[in-house]
Amino acid sequence: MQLSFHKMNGAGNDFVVIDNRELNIQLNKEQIAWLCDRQRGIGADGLLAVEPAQKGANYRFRYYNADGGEAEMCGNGARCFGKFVSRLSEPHKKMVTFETIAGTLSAEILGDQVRIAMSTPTDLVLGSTIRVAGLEGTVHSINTGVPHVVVFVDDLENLDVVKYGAALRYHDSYAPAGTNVNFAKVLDEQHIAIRTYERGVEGETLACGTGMTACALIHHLITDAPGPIQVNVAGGDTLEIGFETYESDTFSDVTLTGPADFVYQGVITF
Ligand SMILES: N[C@H](CCC[C@H](N)C(=O)O)C(=O)O
Repeated sequence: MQLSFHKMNGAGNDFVVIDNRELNIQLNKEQIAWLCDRQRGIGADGLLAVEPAQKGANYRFRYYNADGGEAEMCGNGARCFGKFVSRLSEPHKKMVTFETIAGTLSAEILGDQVRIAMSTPTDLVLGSTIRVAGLEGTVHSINTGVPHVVVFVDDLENLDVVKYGAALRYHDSYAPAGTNVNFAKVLDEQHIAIRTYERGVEGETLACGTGMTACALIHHLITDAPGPIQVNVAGGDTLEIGFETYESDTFSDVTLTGPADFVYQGVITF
């Protein structure tokens, strides 16, 4: 098979992008995992596939983690997907819509930044006590398109994200689907820093869009900080989470704004 692809980067979360609008590309889990393998393949945190829409949006966005498994959505991937498909038409679209397992989303192209209108968060649980890897602590969880656990810590820089992230990711409380795990530090009222252990990558990534969204929304619920919230991610970028709230813990108009960059285009034969 000869496969044309683009490599894109969303704040350090990197992706292989394939245009499968003709539905002529059939990849199995092992092949996707190989394409994402950083030693043996192209190397990426995940693979984005453009497919024809089924429910009236412009496109369908299918997301696969580095282990080859399909996930409901990817926030950084959605920004890259939006920028990629905006260029499939002339003139380039400024706004595109795409269907995901987590719902139909829209991407607004703002120069080198892209703003995603995220799905409405669900499954919020604040303030659970959990014991992992010999430690007991308070965790929060929410689904921002995919499941996330959020733990607020003081020493983010020296934290063993893989040890504690994997322990929570595989904890019985989140079985069988598992969860992504985010460690967040409050910098000031509208500014946090996070590090993320990602399900399906099974390691720390340089950024996680749905994860930073989860951390920002839970930060608001705990501190009543107004939006937008600025989020520093491990890769060095700062992204913005916007939202409206009404009643106690109900959100609307959740947005994720940040960079989405083309890195290179290639052809791989296998
Ligand atoms: N690893 C996640 C999907 C990708 C999320 C992340 N890359 C993002 O930017 O939202 C999961 O299996 O739920």
